[in-house]
Amino acid sequence: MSLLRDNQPVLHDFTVRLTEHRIGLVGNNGSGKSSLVRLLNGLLQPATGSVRVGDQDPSDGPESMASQVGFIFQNPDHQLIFPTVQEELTFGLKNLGLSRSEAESRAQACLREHEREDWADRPVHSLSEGQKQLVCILAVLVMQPQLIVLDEPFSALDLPTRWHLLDWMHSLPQQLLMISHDLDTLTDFDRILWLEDGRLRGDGHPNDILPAYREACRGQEGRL
Ligand SMILES: Nc1ncnc2c1ncn2[C@@H]1O[C@H](COP(=O)(O)OP(=O)(O)OP(=O)(O)O)[C@@H](O)[C@H]1O
Repeated sequence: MSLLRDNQPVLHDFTVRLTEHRIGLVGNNGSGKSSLVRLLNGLLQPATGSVRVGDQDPSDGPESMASQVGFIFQNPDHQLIFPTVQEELTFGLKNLGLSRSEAESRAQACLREHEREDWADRPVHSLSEGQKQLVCILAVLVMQPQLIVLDEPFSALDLPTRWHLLDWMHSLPQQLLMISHDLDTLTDFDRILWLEDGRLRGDGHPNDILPAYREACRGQEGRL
């Protein structure tokens, strides 16, 4: 699979099969991490080769992938668009074809399961950054996707919230694919992919890949 953006090569031809439960994605700015994960929900399409999530082709369009892949981004304000928490949680479900009452009862069950039932009618703007990020995560979980993609999700959060969310993410049954520049959050993962200039420079266990990446970064210190 390879990818062009604005006719420029962004991912050079490589093949990966992602089966592990928790996979980390590291690499310098511009190495292609966000582009790679955007292939998974059909927001971008490969120039050559193909992408599959389960047996589904993301190029069928983001709508059909919404129940398969959930995305959580760095800044919750870019993701949260509705006035209340419940509306955030029901939007995707209604797009999947659930009736309003079915969507609301599933959203309320999700809030109850995560001990946040009192949040249903809370205005999203009244929540803290960490609480908003929790809403983003719940809005993804309520869709029950098989894969959750996190693109630098914790960088704005304080350490207790970050650790709490990280513990929680690890307890989820879903497959996780997480981009992070904070290598410490990836040490317990099952596999790390290291992208460099759109190529797969490393792929393996965190004990092997993270020190190698850290070492390579040291060699680049001061170079902009
Ligand atoms: N919207 C876009 N249009 C055209 N090219 C883009 C676009 N977004 C990113 N690129 C290019 O794609 C390449 C990879 O960018 P990408 O955002 O995937 O990197 P990244 O590893 O996620 O970086 P970062 O760590 O800074 O988020 C870069 O050369 C970048 O200039």
